[in-house]
Amino acid sequence: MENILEIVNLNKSYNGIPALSNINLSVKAGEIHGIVGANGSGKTTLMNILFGNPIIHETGGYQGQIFFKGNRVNFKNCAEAIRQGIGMVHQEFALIPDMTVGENIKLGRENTHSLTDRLFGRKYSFIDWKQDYENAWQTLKRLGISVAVGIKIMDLSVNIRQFIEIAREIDRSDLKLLILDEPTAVLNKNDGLKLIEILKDMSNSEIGIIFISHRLEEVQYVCDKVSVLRDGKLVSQYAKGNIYVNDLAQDMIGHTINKAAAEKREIKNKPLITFKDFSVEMPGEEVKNLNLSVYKGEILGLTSLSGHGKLALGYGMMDMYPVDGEVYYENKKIVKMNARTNIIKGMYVLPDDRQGLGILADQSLESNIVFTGNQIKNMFIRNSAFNFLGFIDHHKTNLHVYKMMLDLDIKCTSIKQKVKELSGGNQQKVCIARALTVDPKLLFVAEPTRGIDISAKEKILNMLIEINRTRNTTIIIASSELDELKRVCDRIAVMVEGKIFKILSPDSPDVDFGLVLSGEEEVDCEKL
Ligand SMILES: Nc1ncnc2c1ncn2[C@@H]1O[C@H](COP(=O)(O)OP(=O)(O)OP(=O)(O)O)[C@@H](O)[C@H]1O
Repeated sequence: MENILEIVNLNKSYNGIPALSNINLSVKAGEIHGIVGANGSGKTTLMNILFGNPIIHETGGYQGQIFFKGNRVNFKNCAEAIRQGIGMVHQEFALIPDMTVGENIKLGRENTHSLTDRLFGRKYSFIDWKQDYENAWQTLKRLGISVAVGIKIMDLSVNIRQFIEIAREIDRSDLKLLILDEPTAVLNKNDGLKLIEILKDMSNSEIGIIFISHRLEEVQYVCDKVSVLRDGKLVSQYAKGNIYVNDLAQDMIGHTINKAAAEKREIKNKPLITFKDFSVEMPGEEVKNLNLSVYKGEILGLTSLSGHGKLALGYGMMDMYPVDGEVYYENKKIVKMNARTNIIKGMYVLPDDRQGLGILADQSLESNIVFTGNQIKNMFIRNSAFNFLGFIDHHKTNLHVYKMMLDLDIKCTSIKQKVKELSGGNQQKVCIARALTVDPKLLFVAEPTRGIDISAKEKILNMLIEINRTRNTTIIIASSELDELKRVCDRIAVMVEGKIFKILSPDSPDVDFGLVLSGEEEVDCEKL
């Protein structure tokens, strides 16, 4: 097989700080090439260069050579890269929320009516929506996804949106190189496996695939070759048969990792929050008549297959979608869900869509971390006779932000750096730091380790255990990462079709979780 892509001596810096140093690698047609590295190691920068993302040229371009299909290229924008046959599925969604599934999949490649083609030319012709929707439906069928092509993207959950993004790229007939930046991060294990099988099928054709993932087991399973980046340098490469998770982890981080685990304990059945017949109308992820008590001081895991409601509970608590039913918090009924008043009462929800809901991209890391603490609790306002003027206590702010930076291993040039300049994983950590800053009584955190490298993952899990043990913070972790939930939770509630189906002990065998997740009744689980 010939090289479809060749990268020679590639260097890129932002404001004089190297993000990539002397990278040499190639991808063959039909190959799945994994790229792994810790948060901030340069993976997205490399992909942005290959895909002609304008941010690269706006920040001074790059040095080195890139050959695509044998020709030297230097894409100045994504349209050039797309025209040459490169497709990209981003870490952040690049779908248009207000457009339908079918419109998004066919965007820029619409079918047109032959009659109006002849009359007005293709450019001014009428779009053949029926054909577009039929094509889109066929592509989704190839992915094994059943979603109506006429539904708007904004009404879909993030995991389904991920498949739509992939469908949009797969729908192209001219695709030669497909770049996937953490395509499985928003998917649960089953959906992740489904996607990986699709990738395997695709790589049997003439398409080269670059696969970026923090899930090293997937990389080991699916990749023909893996390149490991550390601090912008290519530190090792492995070929199929010699790809092992431990080697990858060691090369990425430079040291071994201790897995977080909480000791098991008895929790008193004193509810902090109780949901009674609670429903959240979030399309594709509905909660329906859920009954659940979360006990004071516990860490409760909430898991389900995608689309069964685990993520929607948090959105309901934030009043992002219509809710119904009753909620009691500290023995008082909550008359109306409202994000601000809930924070004042001590509840904090960190949703899974952190890019969309959590980040103030143009603000500094410092402002982001203390934002909610200041807005709601005046936490970093100088304590003086003039505190109504809202003067920031910079000393207190700095101490806190530096502590968060160290605790969560946030990679940045300074606490004044704009959050949009941080890598995706480091942006996630900033959102987590903001939630921890508020010091809530009840923390609902959805997918806390999504998009985060293996070393930082353990730090975040350890931190959740620590705040639970030292501050008695009650925590609900909604996650598809069963292994992590089993390590840190006191109980794990499994949702099926929007309801709590069973609550299992974290020590229950995986096979029991498998049965319960798929809605099987036979498990002899503990009634906790
Ligand atoms: N627009 C930008 N301006 C300044 N620095 C940037 C910019 N984009 C990225 N960087 C820096 O370049 C380095 C590499 O970032 P990059 O996003 O490529 O990492 P990554 O490996 O994709 O991380 P992650 O796993 O978190 O997505 C980081 O230190 C980041 O802060």
